Order: sequence, then structure tokens, then C-alpha cells
Amino acid sequence: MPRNSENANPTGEDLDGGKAKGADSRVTPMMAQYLDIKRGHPDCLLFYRMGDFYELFFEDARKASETLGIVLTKRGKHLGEDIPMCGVPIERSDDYLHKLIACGHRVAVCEQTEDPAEARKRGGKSVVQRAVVRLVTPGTLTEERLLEPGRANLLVALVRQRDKADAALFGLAAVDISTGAFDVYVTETGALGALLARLEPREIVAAETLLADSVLRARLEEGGAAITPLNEKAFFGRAAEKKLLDYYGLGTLDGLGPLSHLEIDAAGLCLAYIERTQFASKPRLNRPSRVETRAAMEIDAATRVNLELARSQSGQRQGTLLWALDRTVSSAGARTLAEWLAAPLRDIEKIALRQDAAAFFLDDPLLRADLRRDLRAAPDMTRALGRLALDRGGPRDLAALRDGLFAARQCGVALAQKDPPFLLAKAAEFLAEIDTALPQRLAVALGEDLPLDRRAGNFVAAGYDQPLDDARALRDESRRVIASMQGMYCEKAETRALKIKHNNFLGYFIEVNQAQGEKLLKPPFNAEFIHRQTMADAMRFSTAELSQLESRITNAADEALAIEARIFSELVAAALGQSAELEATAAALAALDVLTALAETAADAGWIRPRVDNSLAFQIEAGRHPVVEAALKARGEPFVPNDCDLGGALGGKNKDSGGKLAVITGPNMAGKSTFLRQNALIAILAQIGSFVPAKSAHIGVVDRLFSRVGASDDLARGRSTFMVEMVETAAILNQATEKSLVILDEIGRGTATYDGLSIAWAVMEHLHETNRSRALFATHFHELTHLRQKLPRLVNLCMRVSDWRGEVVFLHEVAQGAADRSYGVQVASLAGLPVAVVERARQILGELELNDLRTPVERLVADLPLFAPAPPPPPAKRGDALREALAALDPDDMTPRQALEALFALKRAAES
Ligand SMILES: Nc1ncnc2c1ncn2[C@@H]1O[C@H](COP(=O)(O)OP(=O)(O)OP(=O)(O)O)[C@@H](O)[C@H]1O
Repeated sequence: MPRNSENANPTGEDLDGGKAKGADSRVTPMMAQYLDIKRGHPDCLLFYRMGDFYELFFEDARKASETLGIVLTKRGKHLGEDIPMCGVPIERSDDYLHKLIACGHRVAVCEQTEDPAEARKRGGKSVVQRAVVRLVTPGTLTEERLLEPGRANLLVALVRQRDKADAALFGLAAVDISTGAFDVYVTETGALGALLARLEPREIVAAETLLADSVLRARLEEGGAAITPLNEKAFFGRAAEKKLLDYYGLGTLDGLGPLSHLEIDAAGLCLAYIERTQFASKPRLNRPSRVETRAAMEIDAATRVNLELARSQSGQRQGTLLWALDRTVSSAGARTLAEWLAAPLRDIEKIALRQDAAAFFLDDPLLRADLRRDLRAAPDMTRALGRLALDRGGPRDLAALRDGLFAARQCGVALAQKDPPFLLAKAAEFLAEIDTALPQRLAVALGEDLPLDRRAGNFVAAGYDQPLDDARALRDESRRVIASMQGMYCEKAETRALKIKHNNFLGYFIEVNQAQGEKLLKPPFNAEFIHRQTMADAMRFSTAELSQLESRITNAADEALAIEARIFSELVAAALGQSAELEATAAALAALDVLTALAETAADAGWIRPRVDNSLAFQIEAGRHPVVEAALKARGEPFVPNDCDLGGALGGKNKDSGGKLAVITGPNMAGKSTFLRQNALIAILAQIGSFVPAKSAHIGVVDRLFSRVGASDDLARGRSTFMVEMVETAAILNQATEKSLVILDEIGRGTATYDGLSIAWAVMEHLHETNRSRALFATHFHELTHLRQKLPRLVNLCMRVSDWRGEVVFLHEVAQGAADRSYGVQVASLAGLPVAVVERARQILGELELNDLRTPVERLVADLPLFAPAPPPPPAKRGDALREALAALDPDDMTPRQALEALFALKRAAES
């Protein structure tokens, strides 16, 4: 617990303006300093350093005490009012920072920049100099305790091409200052959401003017990142170029490879923000590298949530695909796996290289186990290096480099002895040739039981540096040193009755009896022994050597600390001198961790290597859902594997080309959603280079993956169930291509039956005729299965169930054909609906079936002109009433209900 008010004045400064003297309206020099500094950082909580505490005052104190649950006290007066105050101890400040940042605050850390003793020399009322040395924001964290080990901590800077407001292009720079990763992207408006969903930034900075676009801002806020507006004038164009040149000490940008203006602007903005938050500290950043967004399978935010790739619907890691897949043994490996999973590849050669590597490890369990043991011992080198570069590192970070480098070399040697495939051969060659000079130097220099903070000292090994050993000997063994000196002086004074003693007045001194003292006053002794005091029965002397020893002992601890600080700096400089190699080593180790982990998962869970090519195949034999399977296994229940074939022929506008559209019917709880999702997950796994849960799989590369579930409310954004469903469905129909994979789960159920059915129907036609994507469509509208007669690439699948004495039994098997009935009433009875209600429902169902409500639908299928299902809209005529009504709407200004009403009004107008 932070202590409360009585601590408040460790620096001896005048905090409370002489309250006893009734000088309430006086602003003390310290308060004036505080207010001055605070004025520069109005959007941050100010951590104001006072001795061993960071103090917060006024509104900051209120907010912090509320968020942190610490005591709010008051201290002194400002303009006649009590000053609210709370404080956090330095040694626990990371924990408090973590909580504040997690709750959306930004913190300005204000340190004492001079020794309080210096300030006191200027007079009693002097204020210790202070300055803000760092802003702590979600996107600029580096401390181990503030970071999630298995997740990148990205800061994203966003710029928009200024001349095109409609079809704008965005430049985006993503930096992780804890690892030095620095990537730049260019993306269109339509793909921005998917890119942000992939990167999951912790913080997004953008120009104030850009953030004034409320639609864009809302989209940026969707991912939960902190949004930081910047006054942009200084950062674009030539200013951005200059930022980059200065940061990397370059004369020309050619050294960074071809970067577009948008990329340069985004990178420049990012650097400007880093400077603004890090002040004098300069993080070690890789040079910005361009990432082709089209190189990755595009997966938008809704699909990621729906498929629970890295985060479950409730925000947890457990129960996600990443959770089921992740067998990595290092934090860097876990981060890399998360990055791979967030961006499955589209390049079949790159996919094959990863598959080759995983297959190689699958075939050699012994090598795999050896490497995994070494990898487990390899600490997080990248983040350690990041902290050292920012001067925030400690001895344990140096040890991380030492252990990481040794482990890396060991892995390289072990791997090089085998005959690994290309990707691994390159890594093995690099790792086996790591220069061990640095880790050896670190091994000799660093002791055991290293402190986190270098200021604690005692981390340099004994024997590494003679002056340090001497200083420590003096500090720790002063008694032994004095005892040996005493022996020496006994010999010199030719007496055994000589003692070295200590008091506060004289410090260390030599004491002899009167007779011996008389002797020492005379030559030759008096050349060395200097008389200090004569007592009743003793005389006291000092020597030049003893005085020196005296000050050396007093200073020994300081000296030892100073020497250790120098050695630390030397070691850090040596490490930073090799930062590029260290970074490459860490990246190679992380990739090795992921590839061995993929093999481990494949071995554990019985996964197979999929065939991935550029066709439009999608043939899964006996596929499984990795997460549901794991959950069932834990309960001792089997998972029923299922086949899926959505393959088709590529061919643009060719009438028969395109993937299959499978319509899946079957009762609730029969396993439709599981089947849909497992096929999407298998495609993702295949494209990250992983093996997949199936007996065999052949997949043509998927360019975009869409997954939607009907009827999921998004109350936070004030949109109704149906609205969300339609907005998301619209995105799919506008974006899905022949190479996409579309998963739709019960689209259309959020509205009245016939509206829903009609929409689902039209969506299917559009998917089949226009998008031609491989698609899975689960529905309770059995009527849709009749479309099979008209849509040649549509296949009907159903979930098999059996009826046992009137009770439904789920077999979880996917069969060809349409479900004969929906079993809704039986499922309701399983769920415990009162018997009377179930019986009544059975009765009503019987009557409805007698009236055969399906007949009109079947007639409709036969009548509708289905081969022109999605005719291009006719060009609007001038004065078109519908168009005018549409133009008059302002969606930004409508509640969901008004939007719905408007939609229905439009529909009525269109029909009349
Ligand atoms: N292939 C399978 N093998 C074994 N159990 C399965 C399988 N598929 C699903 N299940 C079990 O059935 C449960 C329900 O599955 P799922 O949610 O996929 O059904 P659904 O048909 O989509 O239901 P609803 O229409 O109500 O959403 C799962 O939680 C799982 O326990």
C-alpha cells in the first residue's frame, strides 16, 4: 500500500505554503513548478516524483485513487483550498501504471533531475529541478510487467490521402517499441477494418482533422485501441521525410527502399509521436518495412470475433483457435504464432516452406524435443534489447541476451547436423555461426541472482573487475581490512597493544597506551603516526593510509555502484552494437519455436498436412473443429468428423465457374455452427502453414474469409440485431470474390419470417451468381433448399438426427440432402420447456403442416426468373422519388429505430 500524507516531503521542499501562517492564497514555489509542468500535459495523469514516491495532486489524485483504490489524502492548501493528493511508491509504480493504462489513462512521468542536496545549497526554499521524462501510453510500453508476453504491443499511426475523401487510400505505420518491429502499409478504405483487426493495435495516433471524421473515428474505436489525436501540421511531407532521415541518420530515403508518400507520412507521424512520448530516450527501431496487405488472407473484425481466432466472444484467450493451436514455449514464439494466425498467407510457395519445416519436425520427435528444451531456456531477447536501448533495461535483460544467444547457437548446431528443408537450413546456418564473444563476455561479467534494477548493484560477477572487487571488499569486509591493518601497525609500532577503533568524531583511529604513545610521538614513528588526541590512559593517532581507508570505506559502496554502472553501460553498448544480429537471432528463434510447436500440435492432435494450391478446391475429408474437439475430449466424448466439398472451377465470368454454395439445414444443437466454423478454421490453419484437423484436405488459397452469424446484437454501437446483420451481409456481398470463403450462419432470422426468408434467398442468389465464392450457409428456412433446382452449384446438406421414441438424438453427422423437418419442438422439449407448452406446439405444428405452407414457396421457385437473379440496378432517372428520399436521409443522425423505419418506408415506396 502506498503510504499516506506523512511522507509527503522527503526532499525538504516547501509543499504546503506555510499553512500555519495562514498564507493560503500563496502559491508555493513547488506548487508553481507542479502547475507549470502539469499545464504541459493536460491529457495525462502527472506522476510527480518526490523522493521514493510519485505523487499525484488535484484532479489527477482523485482519478488515480479511484482507479487504483488507494487512499486520497490532502496536503497543504492551494488558493485557499485543500490540495487532494495520493502517491505510489517507486518500487511498485509499474503495477500502478499498468492498472492506470489498462483503464484508459495516459501518464506523464516527472522525475527529479537534480539531487535534492543541490537544491538545498541554493537555499532553504529552493525547489528541486524536475522534468517530464516520458509519457506512458498504451502503445508505447516497454516494461516487462506492463506487457503481455505473447502479444505484440502495437502503436499505429494513420494518415489518409488528402485529395480523395471517398475512395481514399490510407497509409499506416505499425510500431512495437518493445521489440523494434516497424511495418508500413497502404490500404483502401474497404480493407482498413480488416487490417486493423489483424494488427489489434493498443493505440492509434492520427491527425486531429482526420479524427474529426466521425465515421472513421467510430471504426477506429471498434477494436478498443486508445485513440490519440495529434496536431498534424508539423509531420507531413518533407517534415515526415526529415523525421525518418534524422531517426536513422540517413542522407537519403533510398536506403529504406521504395516507400510511397503515404507510407513516409505514416512512418513520420509515428516517429513524431514516439519522440513526443519518449523525450530523450530513443527506442531501437528496425527500419520501416513495407508489408503488402494483399499477401495475407483478409479477415475482417466481425469474422475474427465470430470465429474466435485469438479472442473468444467473451474476450478470453481460452477456447480460441490460438489457444487450441499454441504449443510454443517462448514469449517471442507465442507472439509470432499470434501474428501468423492473424495474417494467413496467400502465397502457396511460402505456405509450402512452412509446411515443409513443420513436417520435418513432425518426422523427428527427438530433434523436436531437444530444440524445444533449448527454446524454453531462451528468454525474450527482443524485448530485453528494446528496454536496454531505451535505457530502461536491467541486469536481467543482459542475462536474457546471454542465455538467448547460447540457446540460439545450440539450436543452430543441433539443426545443422540434420538435413533440414530450406527455411530451416537457412536458420540453422545463421544460428550455428553466431559469434559467441558477446554471450561469453556477459557470462563472465554477470553474477547470479540478478536484480531487476541495475541501481541495486551486485550483479557483476566477482573476479570480473579488480577495482570493483576491491571496492566491494572494502564495503563488505571492512572489519577484516581493519584487522589486517591493525596487525600491520602493530608490527610497525613494535607493540602488540595497538588497536584500530572508530568513533563518530575521529572516524577510524589508532589507540595505544600512554607509554607506547610517547614512543610514537618521536622519530622515526612520528613520520607515519599523526597524533590526534591524548586521553587519561591512552593516546590516539591516525595515519595517511588510515584516513584514506576511512574515506575509501565510506565511499566503497558508492564506488562499487558506480563501477557496476560503468560496466553495465559498457555491456549494454556492446549489445546494442550488435542489435541487428540480436534481432535476427531472436526472430529466427521465434520462428523455430512456432514451427516446432506446429509439429507438436500436429503430433498431439493427429493433424495432417493439407494440400494448398491456387485452385478453387475445398475438399476436406473427416474435418474436425479443434476447439470443440478439445472440449469434448476433456469430457471424454468423441467428436464426429465431417466431410466438406465446396470446390469448383476458376473462370471469372464463365457460367459454370465458381465454388459451391452449401446450404445446411438441421435442428438447433445438431452441430451446424460447429461444421461451418471448422471449415473456416481449417482454411486459416492451412494458410498459416500449419497441419489441419482432418483426414485429408485440399484447399485452393482463400483471398478473403467472411463469417457472419445472424442475430447478434451490437448494443454498444446502438445498432439493432437486424441492422448489424444487414450491414455485415452487405459488406460480404460487396467484397467477396470467387476466391473467397463465406460462412453465413442463419442470416435473416432477425426479422419477420417472410422478410428474413426473402433476404436470405436474395443473398444466396447473389453469392451464387455474382460473388461465386465457396460458401456455407446454415439456415432454418427449409424453403431455401428448393433453390437446388435452379442454382447448379448449390448443394444441400443436413445434420443427421434420429428420432427415438419421439425424442431427438443428435448424430452430428453431415449428410447430403435437405433436412426433412426442423425438430424445433423436440429440441425445445429437451431444453425443459413445460410439457403443456411442448404439447400445444406439437398441435399447432401439425395443423400448419396440414395447411402446407410450403407450397407457395415451391411455386415461387418454379416461377421466378432465377437466372437473372441479381440484375444490375437500372440507371436512376432524374427526379426519381426513391433516390431523393434516400438522399434526404442522414444516417449519422438516426437512431436504429428511425433507420429501420426509414428502411421500411423506402421499401413501401419502392413497392408502390
Ligand atoms: N461434429 C460433432 N461431434 C460431436 N459433437 C458435436 C459436433 N458438432 C457439434 N457438437 C456438439 O453439439 C453442440 C451444438 O453444436 P452447434 O452449436 O454447432 O449446433 P447448431 O446446429 O449450430 O445449433 P444452433 O442452431 O442452436 O446454433 C456443440 O456445442 C457440441 O457439443
